[in-house]
Amino acid sequence: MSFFSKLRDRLTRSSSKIGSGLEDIVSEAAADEKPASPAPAASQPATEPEARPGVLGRLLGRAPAVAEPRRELDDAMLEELEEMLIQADMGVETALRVTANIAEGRMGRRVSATELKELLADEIARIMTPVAKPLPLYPKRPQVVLVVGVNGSGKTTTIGKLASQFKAAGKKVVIAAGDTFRAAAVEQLQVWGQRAGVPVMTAPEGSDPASLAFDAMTKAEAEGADLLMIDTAGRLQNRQDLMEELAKIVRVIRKKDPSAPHNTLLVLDATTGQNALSQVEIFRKLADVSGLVMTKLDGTARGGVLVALADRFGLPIHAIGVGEQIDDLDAFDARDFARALVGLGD
Ligand SMILES: Nc1nc2c(ncn2[C@@H]2O[C@H](COP(=O)(O)OP(=O)(O)OP(=O)(O)O)[C@@H](O)[C@H]2O)c(=O)[nH]1
Repeated sequence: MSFFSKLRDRLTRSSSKIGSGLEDIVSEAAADEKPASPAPAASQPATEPEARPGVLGRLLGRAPAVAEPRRELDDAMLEELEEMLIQADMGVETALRVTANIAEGRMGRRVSATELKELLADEIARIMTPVAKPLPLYPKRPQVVLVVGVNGSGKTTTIGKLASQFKAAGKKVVIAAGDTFRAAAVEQLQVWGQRAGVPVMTAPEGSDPASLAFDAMTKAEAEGADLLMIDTAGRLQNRQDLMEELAKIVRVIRKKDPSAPHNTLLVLDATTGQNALSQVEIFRKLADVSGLVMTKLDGTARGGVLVALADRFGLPIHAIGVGEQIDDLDAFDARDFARALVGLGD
C-alpha cells in the first residue's frame, strides 16, 4: 500500500471532519435554495474548470459533478468555513488567511463542495510545501540527531522507525537511550533496536544522560556509524532541569564534534491539537529545534494542527506517523497531506 493510500485511510477522523464540514456548508444552504439555474458554471472563468468526478467516480460511471449542490460564496459562507477550519484545529490566524485566500476573486460565485475541497487542499499545500523537507543527511559521520519532545509524544517509536528505515537504506545507526530516568522508556527503545537490528546504548537507571551521550558518541565514532540518534527525557514538569539536561548533552557531544547535534527533532503528538503549538514554543526555548515530526495522525480529528504549525513556525516537517508499525512513518509530502486532510483522492 502506498503511503498516500495509508495516509488517506488513516487520516479519516480529520478528513471526515473537514470533508463533511465542507459538504455540510454547501449542501445545507443549497437545500434551502431553489434549484440552481441550468448552467451556473457557464459564466465562470475558464481558469476555474467545473469540478470533475475523480478516477473512481469515472470508473463507476458516476454522474458528473454538475449534479453537486452549489452555494454562492458570500460572507456568511466564509464565516462558516472559517469556523469549521478553527474547529478542525487549524488555528484562528491560519483559518482566517486560508479563508481569505479562497475568497479572493471568487465572491458571488457558486461553488460545489468538491471545488471547495480542491481550493482548500491547494491553499494547505501552498502553506506546507516550503516546510516539507525530509531529514537532511550530511556527509558528517556520525551525524548526531537529538530527539526531543514531551513524554508519550512518540519519540521512542519515531527513533525506532527512523533507525529501521535508515538501516534498510544501508546506513549504520546507533541509538542512545538518553531518558535514563525511565526504565520503561529504555526497554521500549531496546525492543525497537532489536526490531531494527540497531545497537541501543543504555546506562544504569538514573545515571547522567550526558555521560551516556558521550559514550554513545565514542561508540558511534569507533564503529564508523553514519547516524547517532539520541533519545531524551520529556519531563516538562521541571523545565529548568530539562533545559540543563539537554544543554549538558549538547555541551558534552560538542567536545567530540563541535558541529553536533546536526539535527534536533521535536516529536509532537497530533492528538494534543492546539497544545502542539505551545510545545513548539517551549521546546524552542529549551533546545535549538531544527525540525518536526508529527505522530498519531491516525488517531485524531485534530490533524489540521499541522497546517497551523507550518504556518506559524515555518520549521521543516520531516516526517509524519500514522500508526505504530515500523512502516507507519514516512517523509512529509505537502500535497499528499493536504489532499488526504480534506478527503480528496490522489
Ligand atoms: N496510533 C499511533 N500510535 C503511535 C504513533 N507513534 C507512537 N505511537 C504510540 O504512542 C505511544 C507513545 O509512544 P512512545 O514512542 O513511547 O513515546 P515517547 O515520547 O518515547 O514516550 P516516553 O517513552 O513515555 O518518553 C506508544 O504506545 C506508541 O506505540 C502513531 O503514529 N500512531
